[in-house]
Amino acid sequence: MAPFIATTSAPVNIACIKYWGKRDTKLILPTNSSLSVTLDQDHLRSTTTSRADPSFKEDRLWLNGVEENIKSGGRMATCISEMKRMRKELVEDVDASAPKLSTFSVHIASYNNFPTAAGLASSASGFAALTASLAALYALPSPPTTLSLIARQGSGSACRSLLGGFVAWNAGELASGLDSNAVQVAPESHWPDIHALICVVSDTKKGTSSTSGMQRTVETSALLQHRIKHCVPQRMADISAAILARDFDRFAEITMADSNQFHAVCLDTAPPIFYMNDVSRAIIAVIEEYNRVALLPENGGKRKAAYTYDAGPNAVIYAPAANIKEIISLIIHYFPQQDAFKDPFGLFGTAGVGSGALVSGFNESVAKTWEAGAVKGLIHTRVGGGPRVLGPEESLLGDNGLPLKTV
Ligand SMILES: Nc1ncnc2c1ncn2[C@@H]1O[C@H](COP(=O)(O)OP(=O)(O)OP(=O)(O)O)[C@@H](O)[C@H]1O
Ligand SMILES: C[C@@](O)(CCOP(=O)(O)OP(=O)(O)O)CC(=O)O
Repeated sequence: MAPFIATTSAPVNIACIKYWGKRDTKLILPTNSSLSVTLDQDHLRSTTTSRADPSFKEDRLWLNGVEENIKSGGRMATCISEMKRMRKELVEDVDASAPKLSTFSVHIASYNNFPTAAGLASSASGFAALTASLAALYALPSPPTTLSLIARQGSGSACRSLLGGFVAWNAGELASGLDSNAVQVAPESHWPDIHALICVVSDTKKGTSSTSGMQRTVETSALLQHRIKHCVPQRMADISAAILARDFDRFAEITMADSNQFHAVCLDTAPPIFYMNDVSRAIIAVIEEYNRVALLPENGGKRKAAYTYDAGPNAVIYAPAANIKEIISLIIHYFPQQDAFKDPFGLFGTAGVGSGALVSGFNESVAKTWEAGAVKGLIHTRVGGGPRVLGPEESLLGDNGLPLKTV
C-alpha cells in the first residue's frame, strides 16, 4: 500500500495593518483586524511533509532537522488534533471506505529556507505549511479561509499565509472564533507590481516574543485601546480600497502610519518594549526623505516606498517594481553590504550594484553612512501566491518515516 504522505510549502506574510493584542489567548483571537501582503515562495518559504502511519507511536515533528517537543495542549498539538478532527468529520464520517487516518499518529518534517525565530515571520509560514500539508494528507475539501481557523491557533499571523496576494484577517466577534478568519482582498495577479525589499538588521532571536509582548500591551497600554477603536477599522477600509485601486501612494501612507503606531503602542507598554533600533530608525529617515522628494509636484507628487517593521529591527520596504533598483542603491549607499547583493530579478546586470548615486534633490544628511554589516543582508522579493502542494520528490521524510534533510 502506498504511504499516506503529503508535502506542501507556504509563504511568509508581512502585515501593513498590524495584529497586536489578543482577546482570547488560547484560541488566538485578536483585538483588531489586520491586513498583510503574502510574499513570493520562490524566495522565502516553509516546506512541510506530513505522513500518517499505523506503525507510528506518537505525533512527532522535526524543524530544520531537529526534533521539537510537541507539548500536550500547546499550539502545535492543537493544530494537529484540530486537523485530525476535521479529517474524521469531513472525510471518514461521510465515506465509510476512507482510511481512518485520524486514528494514526503523524510524523512531520519542516524546513525553513531562511532564519527561524528571527523576526522574519517563520511562525507564520511554518504554521501555514503545517496546516496545508495536513490538509493535503487528509484530503480535506476545505477552502483556505476554513483552514485559516486552524493555522490561527498555531500563530495568529499564520492564518494570513493560507492565501496569496493581499489578505485580511477579520478579528471576528464570536467567542468560538469561527468568524476570525483570513480572506483574500485581492489575488497577487491583481497587483503583481508590488515588490518588497527586506533589510535584515538582525537575524538572531529577539528579546521579547510577539506572544508575550502583545499580552503586556493589552494589559498596560491605554493607547492600544484608542488604536483598536478609532484607528484600525478606518485603516482596514482605506487600505483595502487603495489595494483595489492599485493606489500605491495611499497604500504607502497607511502602511507607514500603522507600523509607526504599532511601535508607539509598544513604547506605551509597561515596561516599554523596543523592537526597532538605531539602524531601523535610520532606514525610516532615508525612506521618509526619499518620499519627501517624490512628493514634490515636479517629481509627480506621490510616495515611492513604504517601510514597515514587525516585532524586531528588520525593515520591509514595499515599493512598485520600477523603484526597487533606486531603493537598493539608496540603502547600500547608507548601509554598505559585506556580501554582494543577491539579485534575483537581475536588476543590476553583470556590473552588480554600483556606488549608489542619490536621487536628485535628496538631502544626504538625513542619516550617516553606517559601518558595513549594520544591515546584514537584503532580500528582494515580491507579492506571491498561497501554499503549494509539492510532488513526492520534494518530500522531507524518508521511507523509514524519519527526516531526510538535516541542517
Ligand atoms: N516550519 C515550521 N514549522 C512549524 N513551526 C514552525 C516553523 N517555523 C517556525 N515555527 C514555530 O515558530 C516559532 C518561531 O516563532 P517566533 O514568533 O519566535 O519567530 P518568527 O515568526 O520568526 O518572528 P516574528 O513572528 O516576530 O516575525 C518556532 O520556535 C516554532 O515553534
Ligand atoms: C508584529 C506582528 O508580526 C505580530 C505577529 O504576532 P504572532 O502571530 O507571531 O503572534 P502569536 O499569535 O502570539 O503567535 C504583526 C502581524 O504580523 O500582524
